Amino acid sequence: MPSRHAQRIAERESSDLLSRHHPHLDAPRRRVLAALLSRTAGAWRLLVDDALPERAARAEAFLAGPGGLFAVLLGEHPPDEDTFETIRRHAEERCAGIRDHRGQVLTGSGLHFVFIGPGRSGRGVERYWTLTERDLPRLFRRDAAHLTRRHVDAIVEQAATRLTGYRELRVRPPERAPEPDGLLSADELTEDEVSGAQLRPFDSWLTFLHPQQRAVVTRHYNGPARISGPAGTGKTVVVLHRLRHLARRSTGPLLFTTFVRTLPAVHEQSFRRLAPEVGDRVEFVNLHAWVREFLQSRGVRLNVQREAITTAFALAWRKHGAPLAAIEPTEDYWRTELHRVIKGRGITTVDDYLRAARKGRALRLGAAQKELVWRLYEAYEERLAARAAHDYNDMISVALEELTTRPLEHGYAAVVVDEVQDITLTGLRLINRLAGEGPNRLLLVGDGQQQVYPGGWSLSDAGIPIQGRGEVLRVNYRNRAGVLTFARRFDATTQVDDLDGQAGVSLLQAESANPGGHSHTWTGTEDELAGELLRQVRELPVPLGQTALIVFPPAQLSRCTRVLREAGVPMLSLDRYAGEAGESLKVGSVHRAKGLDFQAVLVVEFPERERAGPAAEQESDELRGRQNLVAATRARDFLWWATVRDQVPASTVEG
Ligand SMILES: Nc1ncnc2c1ncn2[C@@H]1O[C@H](COP(=O)(O)OP(=O)(O)OP(=O)(O)O)[C@@H](O)[C@H]1O
Repeated sequence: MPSRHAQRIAERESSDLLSRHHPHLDAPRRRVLAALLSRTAGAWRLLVDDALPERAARAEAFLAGPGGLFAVLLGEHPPDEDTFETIRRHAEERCAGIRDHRGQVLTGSGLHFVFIGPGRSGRGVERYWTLTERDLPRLFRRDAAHLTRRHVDAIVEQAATRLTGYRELRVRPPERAPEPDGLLSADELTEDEVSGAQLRPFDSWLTFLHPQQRAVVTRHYNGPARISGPAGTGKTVVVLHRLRHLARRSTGPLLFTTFVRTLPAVHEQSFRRLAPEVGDRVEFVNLHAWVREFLQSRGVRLNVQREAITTAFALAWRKHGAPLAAIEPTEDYWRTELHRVIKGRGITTVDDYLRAARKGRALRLGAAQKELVWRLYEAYEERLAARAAHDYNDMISVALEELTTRPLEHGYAAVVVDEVQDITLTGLRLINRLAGEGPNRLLLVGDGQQQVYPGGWSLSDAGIPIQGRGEVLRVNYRNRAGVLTFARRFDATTQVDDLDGQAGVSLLQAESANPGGHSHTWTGTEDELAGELLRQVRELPVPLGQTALIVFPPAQLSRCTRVLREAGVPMLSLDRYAGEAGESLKVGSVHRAKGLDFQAVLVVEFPERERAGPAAEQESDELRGRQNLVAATRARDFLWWATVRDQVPASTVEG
């Protein structure tokens, strides 16, 4: 183990080695290179430009280690934009395509650029990192470690043959002697991380992607493009890489948005890990939050209150609900018709409604029945207007109008939409308008199989032509085989929609990349659940902070959290989760868990008590199947699925 003394020896050796290889190198660059070189006594490796001290429009060195691959630029001043472009092209072309032991490829967007100079740390031309000598330890941060020694060796061996004119310099590992105070040195901690990463190879996506994923990261699209594919196939991972790829080649802001309120914060954190230098260039915000801010900036004030919306519907239902209840007794079925079909599709006249196709709704409605629905809709709108209130659909349609009349002064270089399957048609139109026309400006990402809200559309309904720009990912990286096999039982879909009315790929057809994993089921009464849930939490095979509890239906969540709170289990609501593992169990509904993943997931299903008519029943069964699929595919290694029934308990183990 390297002691401080051994560390100093490594530094001295590094300095001597540099003097031998580059005797005329100026002192500032020598100091930085020596500091980097001393890390090669640990888990890092360094390739140095043989031509030094000559300056060329290419990186002075390439540094590879648990924290990734860095092209290192040195000097008094950061490179100007043109020089950086040349350096970037050289480095990306040489390094892109390096393979790891699993056949994954290193992407240009997985390569970090860092300028180390005397100035202040921060961003350069927002395309590379700028660090001072003092800040060098930031390159070696433990929480950035995601590559194993095997990955690092693969990188260096291949980079050495591709980077002609560079030579590997390395110092001896320092002698191993225990630290007197028992503390671990920075290098030891890094080694520690390496073994951690070996146990959990999931984060290697920060540097290595599947060849198919990599192709999508860099592909040039002449118009709007779409990525679809079953759960866990790395759609979001590809999007994050693509954002970095596009940010390096553009100026101005980029936008990542989604319908899910909690997802942007989590993905923002991943993006900052992937691309610290352009972290600020990309706005991560959910669609309604973006709209709220946009309307405010235009001086448009809308009064959106959940309570007013609920009351307006209740009053409208009281007046016009009876004839509809005779067709389908479930009030919620008609609420969905209003919000997702009529308002969600931006329908404002009865004639348009009579013509509307109503994709995704089980019940066929004739003209006379649609007239009844329209009366309900009009009454709802009147009640809202009487209170000068608006609903969430109004926010979107007012923003669309505003944007149509007066487009953004400084538009986005690119707009990416994740979990697009749950956005309403009007939301989609708004996003299309926001992105504007042009190559690589709009990317839509989703999976029809994971739709957790009712209703539907196809991209052509929103006037978004995808022809030839649709990508389908097929390799599932998230769920270990034992979990994936379990999740596939919810894949009842005979045909998956690729979001544009064509056949897509289902979870059953996905390839599994990770063996192992376990899933367990449990069935019992509510009385028995408390003890069993606690037992599962106490005997989890992974840390509590890496675990989520998902409860169906969401209204029953408090039944589980009460038991856990009384037992002193620390919990964090998924509403407030922003991607930090922490020490607490994450708890929430499937709507809050979608798009996320956890090492272990516990699911508790309570019986549905609401009575529904046959149409609502059919739709809610389908919807529930999709929600179950989403819940099960949140688990990487371990899944426990509990079904609460008034039955004698039974326990099985699968996977
Ligand atoms: N090339 C890769 N190498 C290693 N791990 C990967 C790779 N691609 C994805 N992963 C892992 O799979 C997980 C799932 O990826 P991601 O969230 O992008 O999938 P998704 O298709 O968006 O999933 P979902 O639709 O279920 O939300 C990531 O967190 C990552 O751990």
